[in-house]
Amino acid sequence: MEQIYEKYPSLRKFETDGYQESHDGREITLLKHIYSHPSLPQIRDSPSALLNLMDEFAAKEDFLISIGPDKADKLVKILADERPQVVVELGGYLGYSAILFADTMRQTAKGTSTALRVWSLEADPLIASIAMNFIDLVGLSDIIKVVVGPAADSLKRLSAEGKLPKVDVLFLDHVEDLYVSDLEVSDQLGFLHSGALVLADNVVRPGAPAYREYVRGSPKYESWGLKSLIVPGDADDEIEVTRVK
Ligand SMILES: C[S@@+](CC[C@H](N)C(=O)[O-])C[C@H]1O[C@@H](n2cnc3c(N)ncnc32)[C@H](O)[C@@H]1O
Repeated sequence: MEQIYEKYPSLRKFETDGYQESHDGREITLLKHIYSHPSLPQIRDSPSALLNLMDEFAAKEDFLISIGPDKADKLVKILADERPQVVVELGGYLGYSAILFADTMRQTAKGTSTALRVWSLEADPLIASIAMNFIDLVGLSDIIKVVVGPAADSLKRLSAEGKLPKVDVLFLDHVEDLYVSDLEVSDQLGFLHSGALVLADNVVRPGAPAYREYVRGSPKYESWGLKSLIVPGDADDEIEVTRVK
């Protein structure tokens, strides 16, 4: 454990009584940290510089529930292969994954006239506001739209407004117990076409056994696990990768 603490000093705080992993004010601390950082001029319009700084904050200052660098590398590879035009994520938090997705989509679509969109659905309005700030800072507001509210409600509203005709990648990263019901909502709204990909984080840790059983048991999907690490901490986890047949 001491080795892990040396690599990730922030994890020592987990030993504090009543320690919370998020939504306790650290997000505002991070916002101030970024805006007072000497490398702020280099962060402007640089998604990777901001994500690196968030990784550093999570390792040294306070754990962040963002996907982190190991999962980021794996998801970049998937997105670079898939070349999605429209991504929807349930659980946006501070915009880390949305920024990663939009940056990858923009780089892989270079030279084409494709309209790219990342819908980042986040329940907490304060957290969503910080995400909007970061997204603007790195110059991705034209691609990423943050939508505030419970994901199921937002999906229904966006769909009724005609904004979700077709979704290429759906990323589930909000509440494991809602993965099945929110995938069902997505299925009923009809925006997941044949060939679309559904990616679900944290299916091993903290775990989403009912979701795995659901997607692996349904004739509508083909589904498998992708090994990945929770960073900071390097704990084993998996992302469930599910192809809509
Ligand atoms: C693990 S974090 C998402 C991390 C983010 N995908 C990233 O990697 O940068 C989960 C987020 O889901 C949000 N959340 C919880 N319930 C939700 C719901 N029903 N709809 C939308 N967001 C929700 C939480 O407020 C939290 O910010």
